[in-house]
Amino acid sequence: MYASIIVSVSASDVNKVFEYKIPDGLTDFIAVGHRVLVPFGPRQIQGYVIDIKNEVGYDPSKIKPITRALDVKPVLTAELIKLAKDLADYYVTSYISVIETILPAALKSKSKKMLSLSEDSTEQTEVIWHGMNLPPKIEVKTLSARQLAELKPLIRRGEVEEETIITQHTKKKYARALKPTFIPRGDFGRAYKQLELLDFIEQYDEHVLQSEVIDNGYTQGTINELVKKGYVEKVDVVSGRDPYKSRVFEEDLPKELNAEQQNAYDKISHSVDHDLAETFLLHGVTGSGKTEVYLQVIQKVLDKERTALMLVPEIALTPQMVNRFKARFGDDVAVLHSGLSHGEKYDEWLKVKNQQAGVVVGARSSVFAPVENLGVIIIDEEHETTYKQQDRPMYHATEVAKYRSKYYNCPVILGSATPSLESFARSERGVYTRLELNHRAVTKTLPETKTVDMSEEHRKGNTSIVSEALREAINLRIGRGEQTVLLLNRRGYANFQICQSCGHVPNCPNCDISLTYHKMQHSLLCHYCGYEAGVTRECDNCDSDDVTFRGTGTEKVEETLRDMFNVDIVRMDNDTTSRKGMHEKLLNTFENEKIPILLGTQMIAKGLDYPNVTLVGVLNADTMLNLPDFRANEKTYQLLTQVAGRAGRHELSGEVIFQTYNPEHYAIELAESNDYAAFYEKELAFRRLARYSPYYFHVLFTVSHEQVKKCLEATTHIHKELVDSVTDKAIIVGPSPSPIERINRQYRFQILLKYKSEPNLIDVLHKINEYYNERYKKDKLSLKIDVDPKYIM
Ligand SMILES: Nc1ncnc2c1ncn2[C@@H]1O[C@H](COP(=O)(O)OP(=O)(O)OP(=O)(O)O)[C@@H](O)[C@H]1O
Ligand SMILES: [Zn+2]
Ligand SMILES: [Zn+2]
Repeated sequence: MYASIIVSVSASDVNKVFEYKIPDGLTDFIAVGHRVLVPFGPRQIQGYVIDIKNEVGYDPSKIKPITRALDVKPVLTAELIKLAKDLADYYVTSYISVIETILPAALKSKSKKMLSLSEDSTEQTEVIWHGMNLPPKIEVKTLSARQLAELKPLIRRGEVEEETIITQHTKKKYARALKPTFIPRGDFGRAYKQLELLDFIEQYDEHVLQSEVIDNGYTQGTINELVKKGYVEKVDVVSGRDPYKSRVFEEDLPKELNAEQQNAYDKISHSVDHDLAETFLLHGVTGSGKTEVYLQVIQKVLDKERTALMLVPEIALTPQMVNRFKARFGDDVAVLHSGLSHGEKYDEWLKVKNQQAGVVVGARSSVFAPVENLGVIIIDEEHETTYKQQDRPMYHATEVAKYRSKYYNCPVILGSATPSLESFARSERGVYTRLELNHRAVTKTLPETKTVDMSEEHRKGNTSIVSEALREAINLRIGRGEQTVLLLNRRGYANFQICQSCGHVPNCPNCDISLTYHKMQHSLLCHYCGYEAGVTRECDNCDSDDVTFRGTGTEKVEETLRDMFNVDIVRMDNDTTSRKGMHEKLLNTFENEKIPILLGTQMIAKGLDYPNVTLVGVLNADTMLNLPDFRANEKTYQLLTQVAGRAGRHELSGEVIFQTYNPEHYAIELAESNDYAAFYEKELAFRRLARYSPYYFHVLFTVSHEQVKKCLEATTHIHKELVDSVTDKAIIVGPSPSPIERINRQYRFQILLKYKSEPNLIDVLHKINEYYNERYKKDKLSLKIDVDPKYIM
């Protein structure tokens, strides 16, 4: 018997399937989906069995045998193997890169090369070995060059053995536990505490965690006494790592659905009942109770003994969502959290794989969760760009979800208050079934929204970042004990440093971008590569000492607000939330301590559902408008609508204020009037004119290298390939420098291909990719082929 195997080598020129013989002892054991160790050139590497067959097309004596199996049960199913193949094709990447994206990092191989004395070693060799003070087994990379040179001939003669050991990232986590020995009790004298503790521990047949004993008020000293006397033994037990374990969730019962929710639920139910792979676009205004629909559909799926996959843009940003799922379904929920360690992720993955969880909640990569028997896949906030991976494989979770839904014949639900233009267009054409929730579930009405023209405000003499209207509104909330959410989409203190005499702005030496001033560190930082420079009093360019800071970031606004209102403020941006668990901590503080103001970057715009928030202010609604990307308007509309949606979601009604320098821009005007349909029409007209998605599909090629010359050479070649192979209906834009011309010392050039229908496109893309592998990869030139890109930057 033979196995077809994909080997774990990252270079895509080995994007090939290799054949190995299954050793006789393993023929009943090795199955499709197993990880195995195989000889590959001089090395032993990890591979994945994707097929098993009785014969091979060439001389079987040339085929090497599999060294050993790495799993007891296969880690991949036939479905996931096929999925990996198709995605690798579509997104022009290697099979192995998709397989290793599907599996948790803990299952990826890490190999170590070890040396040891072989059985044939001579006495002389042993003397050399021991003379170097080497242990029986030594890792090659720990040897010095001299040692290695001395050992080389011995390795060649076979006196020293070389062996590759595959180590796994996963380490089982152990916890200290106490185990009763149940030996007859002697006299405890007056050691009542010890007696009491022994009673406590003897309630457990197996063992009890030491942490639990201590939580119950016993001390380490008392424990040690019992151990010394032999009544108790200390043991290490493998602990599950469920990070939500210690938390108590208040049980949440299904709510009675309103008419719109009921209609949506019924339509989706129909698909579930009839095993239809239908894609729904659940377009519901903010606070309309989309989540309640998800929860009840999932309940239905569970009742049919099928499983559910629930994707959210980012778990850390949506602690409330996770809590609602835990509260409704309890232990039946596995949370695949990006903040988990490799080991913790692996535990959750296993829980899903072993079918111990009916509901999987997670971010983008959870779309690959090893669930079987799927009943529904839900993608909340479907318009979010985080669903597209920006590294290879550059897949979009929605595409993967649709693919899996076809395999399992189950519906996909895409939910959003601000659907992506592409999804809405599909619902217009009937490719997706649209379901509308036009009213809020509790308040029924959306918050009252108004726009303040900041140029006007300046003319009136108010140069502060807070307009008169917003200031009054905040004061009103403070007086009433209600809360305000303020969005400023820019972190740091001042935006940049500028010389008032010559206009010089310090740039990052590695990237084509100005440095941002951070007051806490008192330094200038590059947000792209992390470059840090000290702040100088004199201009680098003209030596004038007339340098100042312009623009405002969250750090500075926090200060301004404190001076202005004299209240506590919670600030959330990348700087305050970089430590694990900080998102949730800050949000809890804001909620529980009723802090008057939450100030943050776009991370505060979505998912929050706090009854006491009645005012939302956007300090600068224009930041997204200036992005060098054709989706700038769409992103502006989405961000404003989402953040506005945080106000007045419950009994108290809400108010929203947008501050802008472009009060007449349609993205801002229509966000103000909350008119998605009108925005869609307007934006669609622009896209048609400019020939962008959803009228055209896109492929973006980005080439980067230290030298401009190399970038030009490679993009010119790609351009020629494209011209030769696509139809004349396709449009090729470029080559041109990317909007950010240099990041991290690498120049960047791009070509944008726009097309409607190109039957041979996938072949052309693979051809270009292979040419690059042969010709440019060794030059350290990087080529990214982004199919259906979400950014054109
Ligand atoms: N049928 C219902 N009866 C009573 N309350 C409901 C009902 N449906 C939802 N709610 C409540 O309405 C509030 C808003 O609902 P939810 O958070 O699900 O909205 P959403 O559409 O997901 O919002 P967003 O897109 O803004 O995050 C929640 O507090 C929820 O508990
Ligand atoms: Zn100057
Ligand atoms: Zn930089």
